[in-house]
Amino acid sequence: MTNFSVSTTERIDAVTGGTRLRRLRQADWSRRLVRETQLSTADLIWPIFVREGSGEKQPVASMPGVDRLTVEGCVEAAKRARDLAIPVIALFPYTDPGLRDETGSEALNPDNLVCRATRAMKAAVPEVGILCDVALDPYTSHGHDGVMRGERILNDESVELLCRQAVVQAEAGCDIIGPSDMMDGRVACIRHALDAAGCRDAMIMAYSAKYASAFYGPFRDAVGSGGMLKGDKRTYQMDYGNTDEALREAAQDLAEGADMIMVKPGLPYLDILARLAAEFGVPTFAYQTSGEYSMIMAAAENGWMDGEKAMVETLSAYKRAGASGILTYFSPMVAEMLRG
Ligand SMILES: NCc1[nH]cc(CCC(=O)O)c1CC(=O)O
Ligand SMILES: [Mg+2]
Repeated sequence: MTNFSVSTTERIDAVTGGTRLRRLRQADWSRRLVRETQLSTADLIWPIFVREGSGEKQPVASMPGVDRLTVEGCVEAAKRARDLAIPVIALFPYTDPGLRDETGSEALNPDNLVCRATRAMKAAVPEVGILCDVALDPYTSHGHDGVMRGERILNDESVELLCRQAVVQAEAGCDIIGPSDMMDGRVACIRHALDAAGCRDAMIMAYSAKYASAFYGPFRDAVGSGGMLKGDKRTYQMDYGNTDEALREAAQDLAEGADMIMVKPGLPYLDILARLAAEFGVPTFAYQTSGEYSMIMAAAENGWMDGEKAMVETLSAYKRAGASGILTYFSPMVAEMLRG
């Protein structure tokens, strides 16, 4: 029975105890004052794609606004990162199909595209950190992250190659080694190989919870491995039904010597990110994958969504979930926006 003797205001004051949560939201200044998390330029890692040759822009069709850059273009990007105070660039190669083979041997070439771009960027702009992926997929003719025997991706044989790839990259000047292959035990072996080669300062950001995902589609287009991939990566990347397993993966990587961990993809896996960040309290990163980027860009280009607002909102969501930073193709755009 409704009690008509009590006013609406009295009733609301009775349940809220007089604390009206809207009070703090009434002005921009008060919203800013009580905001719990803050996105900053220091949170950004900017992934770029490098290709052979010179000249013409080479857009990635499935990633509006993203181009494959020449080595010279990478140096320009590094200068832009420095000027915008973006701390790190992550470098991914588009490998000439003629250089791909069964074992991804180009990954071990100290003069491959990634190594040349790393050397050029570090020479011109030493104050910007460089992160290089460790995985064979940009170099294999079958598009897998490791070597194959028949239908199987071999774990230990792949790890031996990944260690050599990591050393080659660190010797070229790469600051952060990012094993993205999901082989078991690779962090321990890579750490050992780096130390043995005298690269004790090279950091490891482990792709710890990396899920077999549809959200890598545009990236595979960008590095040229999409059409080549035989089957899928579900025997090494994680099953998206699992969360406890992500804790086990991260615990192993940390015990093996990872300096930082990562969750990938990002937005559909914020629950994993929040759990890992809370559980381990180590620098924990999220990868806003190519598919997430392209979804926002496609909707924005169609006028279905405000792209800039969606960009900031999603990046802020990562921070709220506990990310120390985010790998995002939006990095230069958001850095420019934050600069005001
Ligand atoms: N192992 C390579 C690698 N490193 C980063 C991505 C995806 C990045 C993105 O989608 O933006 C992938 C693709 C894959 O595992 O197939
Ligand atoms: Mg693992």
